[in-house]
Amino acid sequence: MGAVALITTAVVQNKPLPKNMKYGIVLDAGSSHTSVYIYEWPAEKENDTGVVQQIDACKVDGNGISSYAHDPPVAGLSLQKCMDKAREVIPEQQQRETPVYLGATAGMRLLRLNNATLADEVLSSVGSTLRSYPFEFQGARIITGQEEGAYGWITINYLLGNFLENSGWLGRLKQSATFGALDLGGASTQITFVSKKEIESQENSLHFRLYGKSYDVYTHSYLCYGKDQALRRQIAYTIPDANNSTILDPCFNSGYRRNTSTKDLYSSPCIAQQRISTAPSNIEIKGTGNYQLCKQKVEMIFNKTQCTYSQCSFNGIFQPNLEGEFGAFSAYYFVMDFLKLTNEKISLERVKEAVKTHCSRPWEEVLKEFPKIKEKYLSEYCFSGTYILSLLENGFGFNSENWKDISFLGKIKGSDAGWTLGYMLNLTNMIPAELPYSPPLSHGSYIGLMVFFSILLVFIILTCWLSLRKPKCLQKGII
Ligand SMILES: Nc1nc2c(ncn2[C@@H]2O[C@H](COP(=O)(O)OP(=O)(O)OP(=O)(O)O)[C@@H](O)[C@H]2O)c(=O)[nH]1
Repeated sequence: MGAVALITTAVVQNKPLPKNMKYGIVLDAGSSHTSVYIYEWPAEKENDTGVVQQIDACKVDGNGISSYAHDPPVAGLSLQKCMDKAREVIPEQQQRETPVYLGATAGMRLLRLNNATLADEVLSSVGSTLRSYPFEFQGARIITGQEEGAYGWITINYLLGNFLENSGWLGRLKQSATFGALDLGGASTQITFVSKKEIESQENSLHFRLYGKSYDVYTHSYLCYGKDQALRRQIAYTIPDANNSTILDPCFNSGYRRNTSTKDLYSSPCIAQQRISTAPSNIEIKGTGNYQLCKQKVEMIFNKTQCTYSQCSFNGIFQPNLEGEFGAFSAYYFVMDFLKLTNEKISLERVKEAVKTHCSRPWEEVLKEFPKIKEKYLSEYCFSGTYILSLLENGFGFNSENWKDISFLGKIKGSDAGWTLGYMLNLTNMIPAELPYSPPLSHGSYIGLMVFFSILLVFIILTCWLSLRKPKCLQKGII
């Protein structure tokens, strides 16, 4: 049984897996993008200790599949370029044996909240496209936030080799050394880590048995706290102050301008409580580039006032004390990498200074220095850096002391950090609950030892026989 099947909401696979799988494809249909990842199995599939590797990846042009809600058939068509690439990468004779999975994340969770029929139509459109390829299509579904957190945690610890390190007899005795997982998407964010403390809320508690060792894991997925939805909320807070449809926004560099339609802004369920009927239909955002003011606005989205447990992160969500090291990936990495802040030796104070400095730079200057970076990404690094700091510090409780425990991870041993690998490992039963039986000695060593001991035995018998005969000879000599 796949270990993550212990999650009550995990997929129950109804199709048997192909027998000679050597490759696997997972599509991550996120809120901002869809990406296709191609994985290759180690040569010996039965040898579960081998590491499955990402051999290729492709980003689908445009936005996530949920953005095709107005025209669901196009959602499937949008995948063609990357699926054609997968057909080129995977040898023809292996294609029929290659499973394809599509997991949709927070963008589709939001669409399902708004219009479940449209969400089904989008999934069925991607399903018919994926079925038209020679691979073994295993299904398209919206994964839960809990699964997204759990699979991200499994991916990074699998790639870092932590499960195997913990599985030996010494590893089983000591406290489990795993990395917690921090995943920042466009529409949701996940925090997942092993906790020694009791997990007071059932919905945040997961139990895994992997390679013979048990893990009690805390996880929570915050819908609407991905960086794109957080930015929308931050902008929506300012609309009541709009003057002649213009808002001054400290989270964009000074000199930056952007037009936004309020209909589009308000179309997200994340803004439900912030809608005002008197909002102008279009607004112009003018950046003022001020980190402190941006931080104040961003912090408005974290409600720290109510908590019915012994302790909470924000919005009344239970969170035990942070424990151990953490790997932060997806947008955490994109943003911190751009700001050159991924080095673990950089203190929290220096990170704040760097974000502050970036926010205060005029947009013209930023644009001139990075002409090749997509304007959407470039214009949002001030907001994103500020949001990441607020989420980690104000939201999850990181501080100057444990900041050094966070590693910002892009790829680990050539594979992207994210939920997709963990998802595939689970569905293909690549991580066993118990350690696969391996004889203490290989066949060759066993034969070698047997020969050695046989020779030793013959030698001992011969020596004894000779020493027993000796006195007689000597006796004869004396006589
Ligand atoms: N700077 C930068 N940002 C990126 C890049 N790719 C994606 N992003 C942004 O990073 C955020 C997270 O993107 P993804 O990792 O694709 O997350 P997602 O699949 O949209 O996330 P959810 O659906 O919320 O789970 C989004 O705001 C994207 O716009 C990139 O190459 N560079």
